[in-house]
Amino acid sequence: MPDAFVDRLRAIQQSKNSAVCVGLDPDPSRLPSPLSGADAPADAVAKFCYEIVEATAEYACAFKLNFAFFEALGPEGATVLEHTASIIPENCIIIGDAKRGDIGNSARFYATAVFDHMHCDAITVAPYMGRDSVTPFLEKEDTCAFVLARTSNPGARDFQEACVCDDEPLYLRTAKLVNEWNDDHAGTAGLVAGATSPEALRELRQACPTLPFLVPGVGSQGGDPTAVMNAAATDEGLVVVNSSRSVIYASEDEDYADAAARAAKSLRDVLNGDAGA
Ligand SMILES: O=c1ccn([C@@H]2O[C@H](COP(=O)(O)O)[C@@H](O)[C@H]2O)c(=O)[nH]1
Repeated sequence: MPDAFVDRLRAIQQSKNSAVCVGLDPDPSRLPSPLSGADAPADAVAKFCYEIVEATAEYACAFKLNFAFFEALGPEGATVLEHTASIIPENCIIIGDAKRGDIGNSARFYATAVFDHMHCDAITVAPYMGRDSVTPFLEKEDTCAFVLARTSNPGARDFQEACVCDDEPLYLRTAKLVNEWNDDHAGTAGLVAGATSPEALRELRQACPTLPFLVPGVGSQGGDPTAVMNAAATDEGLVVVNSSRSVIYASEDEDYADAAARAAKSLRDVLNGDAGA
């Protein structure tokens, strides 16, 4: 029987001493100089992702592939995405940042695509359509659905902070429901909670002590990694802290892979409280 997702994540984090997730958001217009201006952007993106994975895997417990950047490459994008997922080492979790959300019958097919064909260990899911739209992503015990609770972007305030009942914001109501679904599905759910609101992170951790959190929003979006760890990392409650642009575009020049490695290592050290040591 395969290991439960959360057990595998915990073992990887412990063995690598890292909560870092490197976000692969490959934008052809931002590729470093040795790869820019290529006639075949899909090939350049594939090489870029390969070099970044090779250079940073030592410092990361996970990679997050944002599907938008691969889909925008056109028909070759799916091949580049699958190939990139296939070169990620065994001792890293693969998160498909696909933000799926549809009626249950359609969601089943999204789940098959992401878990069985794209070889992801986890996916991001938008919960707006409710329980039946999320359930198909909770059914494999070695995978995880990270459900959007309180996102990192300014627009998070539009709906997620609105009070729905008993003065409770929607993000907290969402998290409590996801906690129940998690209990019904042998622990295959997690939450997306942005680094830009440590207050929300703290509340979410209180409401959901054991759910793993995927935390984007450090680096380019300005969230404070130390505040994230203080608010949400506990012995029981794992956090996976994503940084995309500030790692993968750490240099525009020939040294881009080394620069990415340095950025990932530096984030790992800050998260571990080892910065400057
Ligand atoms: O609340 C959310 C959910 C997802 N994201 C995604 O994470 C990365 C962040 O990129 P940075 O370059 O580190 O800012 C990106 O793929 C977003 O689509 C998020 O930022 N916030």
